[in-house]
Amino acid sequence: MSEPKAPADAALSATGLGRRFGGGWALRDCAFTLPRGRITALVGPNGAGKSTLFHLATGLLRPTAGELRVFGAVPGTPDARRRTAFLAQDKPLYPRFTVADTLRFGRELNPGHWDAAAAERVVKAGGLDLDAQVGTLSPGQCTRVALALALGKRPDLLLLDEPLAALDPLVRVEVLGLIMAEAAEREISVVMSSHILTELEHACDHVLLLKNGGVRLAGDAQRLCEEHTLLTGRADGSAADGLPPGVDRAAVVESAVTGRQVTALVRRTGPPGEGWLTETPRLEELLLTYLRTDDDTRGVAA
Ligand SMILES: Nc1ncnc2c1ncn2[C@@H]1O[C@H](COP(=O)(O)OP(=O)(O)OP(=O)(O)O)[C@@H](O)[C@H]1O
Repeated sequence: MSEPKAPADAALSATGLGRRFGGGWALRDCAFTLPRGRITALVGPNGAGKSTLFHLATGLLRPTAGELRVFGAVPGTPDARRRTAFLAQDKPLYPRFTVADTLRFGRELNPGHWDAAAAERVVKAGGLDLDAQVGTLSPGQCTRVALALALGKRPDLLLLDEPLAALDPLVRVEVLGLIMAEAAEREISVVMSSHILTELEHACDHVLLLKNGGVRLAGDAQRLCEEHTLLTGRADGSAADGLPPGVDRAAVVESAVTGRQVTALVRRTGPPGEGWLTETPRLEELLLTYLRTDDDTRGVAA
């Protein structure tokens, strides 16, 4: 086994990471570093490779190429497993167990590092009866039990694959608040996938956006926003994309013409020149634009 080369402050890091299924690559040539103690939004369209990345990070799958490290350790090794908790989309629980049985099971699986108080706090906050059978719970209540198991494990890295999907709007806000509070209090590094960008915008301070199995955007959320500008100005009728000649096309992520006005999201390379209204994009706008566009093509709507 090769020596870990992960940066010392990384919760999760990848170099040249690839995973192939049959004839196709779910992930290919991915490189990123997710810092410790941060809440990372894992974003991407359906089939982008998000669940595959979670399964690689827990050791349920092995890379076909490159490497992934959890706090410098190979996923699936005892050290990495002890430090990682995973809330999968399908939330496997025993339907015949009661909630209390499930928490006892969590304690037995994690001898010496089970936080019974944290686990009970999560189920009690949802008003769950400890004697209720898991098979009788709603999907949202099952999410809560699965989250209790994950947090009770006292993880250093919490991987959440669409954790809020089954929850009603009020419970979504409450569970998200709970995840953020636990993460902050116990300095847990969190990676959370979701298609609801507004929720991620409020909860996350780091971003990993996957598209077509590759990393499309990665970094500190605020810095990424500040590295981009939304330009609005008068369209140049002589240019196919409506942008005046002074605009560096290589820096344009996406542009659109509406009537006589052109708007563009550009990577900040210097002052934009005269005649532009400029704005720093919100994280949700930035993510949507990068989800819509590819590296080598710019979406230009007329
Ligand atoms: N076990 C598997 N066998 C074959 N192909 C798979 C397997 N798991 C994933 N894939 C393929 O890998 C690609 C990435 O899938 P993955 O589930 O990681 O995407 P995702 O980003 O989590 O999608 P979603 O947002 O829909 O949950 C898809 O093309 C999928 O069909």
